[in-house]
Amino acid sequence: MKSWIQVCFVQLNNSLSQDGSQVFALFIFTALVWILYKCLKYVYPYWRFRNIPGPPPKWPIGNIFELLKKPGQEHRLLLQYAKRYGPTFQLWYLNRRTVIVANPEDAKFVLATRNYPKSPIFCRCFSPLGHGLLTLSQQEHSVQRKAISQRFNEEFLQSLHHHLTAELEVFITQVDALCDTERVVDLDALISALTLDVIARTAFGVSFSTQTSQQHPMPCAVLTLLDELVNNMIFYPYRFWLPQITQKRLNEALTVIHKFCSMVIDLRLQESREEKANRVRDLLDIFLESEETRDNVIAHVATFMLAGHDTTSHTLSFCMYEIAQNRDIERKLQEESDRFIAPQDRIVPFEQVGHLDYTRMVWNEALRTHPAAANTSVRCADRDDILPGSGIPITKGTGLMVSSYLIHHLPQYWEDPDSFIPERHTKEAVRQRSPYHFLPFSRGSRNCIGQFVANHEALTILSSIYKRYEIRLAVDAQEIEEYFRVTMKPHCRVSVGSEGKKDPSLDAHLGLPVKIYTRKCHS
Ligand code: HEM
Repeated sequence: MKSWIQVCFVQLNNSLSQDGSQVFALFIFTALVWILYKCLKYVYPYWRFRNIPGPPPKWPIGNIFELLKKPGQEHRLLLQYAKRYGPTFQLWYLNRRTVIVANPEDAKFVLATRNYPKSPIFCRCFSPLGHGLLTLSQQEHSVQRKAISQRFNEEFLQSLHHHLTAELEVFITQVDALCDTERVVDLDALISALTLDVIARTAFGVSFSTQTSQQHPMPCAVLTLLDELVNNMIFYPYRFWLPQITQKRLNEALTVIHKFCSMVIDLRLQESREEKANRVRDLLDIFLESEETRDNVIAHVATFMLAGHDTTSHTLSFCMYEIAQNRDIERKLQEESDRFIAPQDRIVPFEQVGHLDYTRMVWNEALRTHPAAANTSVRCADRDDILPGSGIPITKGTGLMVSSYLIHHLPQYWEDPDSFIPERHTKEAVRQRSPYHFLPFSRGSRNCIGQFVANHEALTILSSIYKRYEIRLAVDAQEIEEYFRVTMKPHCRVSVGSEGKKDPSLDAHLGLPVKIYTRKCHS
């Protein structure tokens, strides 16, 4: 900067001392043209797309301030916009245009017909995690995805069920001790530990024992990481504006996650031939056989660890939150688990999971009302196009975010969208509606690879829990809000003690405070 000013002064001196003012005027003119060009370039997209529906941007920052006003609640604001401007509309991050897509026809076009690549901004913001399936480029992705998909077969589900049964036994033993004591427990934390242990055992053959070890650092690290990745995304490309403390938090979380993923790999490399012969081939075998670098294997492990536990656990928590407010649904669930779990058993057998029709409807309704990965389908147009449902033009490089939260909550696609009604998902109803009205796992080549795992896990957990327990909220239902940070999680606005009073010693950010009771007519 200093040298630039010096150059200007030298120019000025020279021009004045030689034939003077003409050269100086030319210099000033060039500088002004350059500044004007930069300003026009910045403003042009605003002008070009001024008639496209969306909240009016405030030049030069676009819509950033509105979005930053209530961190974690952006989905609510987007829903208001979708109701006001139509399901597909545009937003501005500085002069970067992003089209929010919630018209099912547009969603199909973006995810499947055109199959647009992942947004490079999304991939770059997630790059601290390394390059796992979630962020790989299209070409690398298809090779990896094919190899991994082969592993998600019947044998994998059986292995999942085996580990799930073992971990659910630990869960039940713990909850039995808390049951009927009037103690407030954070169900979200319990379920989160359960699903983390299940994915670690099924996919990587290690036991984290998160359920039994107090204060396990992994869930906390995951939470911090997701928080900071969102900050990265909002402030991209001006992440350096973020205070040092946020970078520090991100690095600390990454260190914990990398340490655990590294430990998983080391344990596998130390395995004897005999041990290998006695276990089922899992995802880690595939990653290690793919001749990738150690860093890439860590990235794959971390991606599956995150994607495979956080989403499932929070959706399960929301599901139990809804059930706690509706005794009729709870009773129907209990009746179904009685039919498929023998009186002497605690966990639903593998062969019966496919028959849990009502439980599946309840689970699908939880995926509709609280889609955990509602805003992760972020794409980038690789050509100029017109979205067929809304008629909105997009140009090469436009960011596109398909929001399942909006699609699932707009009254034109779902009657009384805010009510929890499992019967929306009868086989007949599913046959009649477009698959693009229900997108919890996204669609197209980058849809959720783990959806069968998530569904099997959720049905087994729900059915086994409602066979045995009744769960009641420890606070008013309105005190639980959806907090959105890459994934959507439940968040309790008040802190509660065991008698439901304010208790400052308890973490104010409890996810889902509940009291658990033994089921009254437990058969
Ligand atoms: C309720 C549970 C789950 C939900 C709602 C969910 C949702 C999603 C969504 C919406 C995507 C697509 C993101 C995009 O379009 O870019 C996705 C991708 C992914 N999910 Fe899930 N997921 C769940 C459970 C799981 C589980 C259990 C696993 C692992 C076992 C998993 C692993 C992944 C992976 C690896 C990807 C990246 C796929 C790719 O790009 O090819 N997810 N998930």
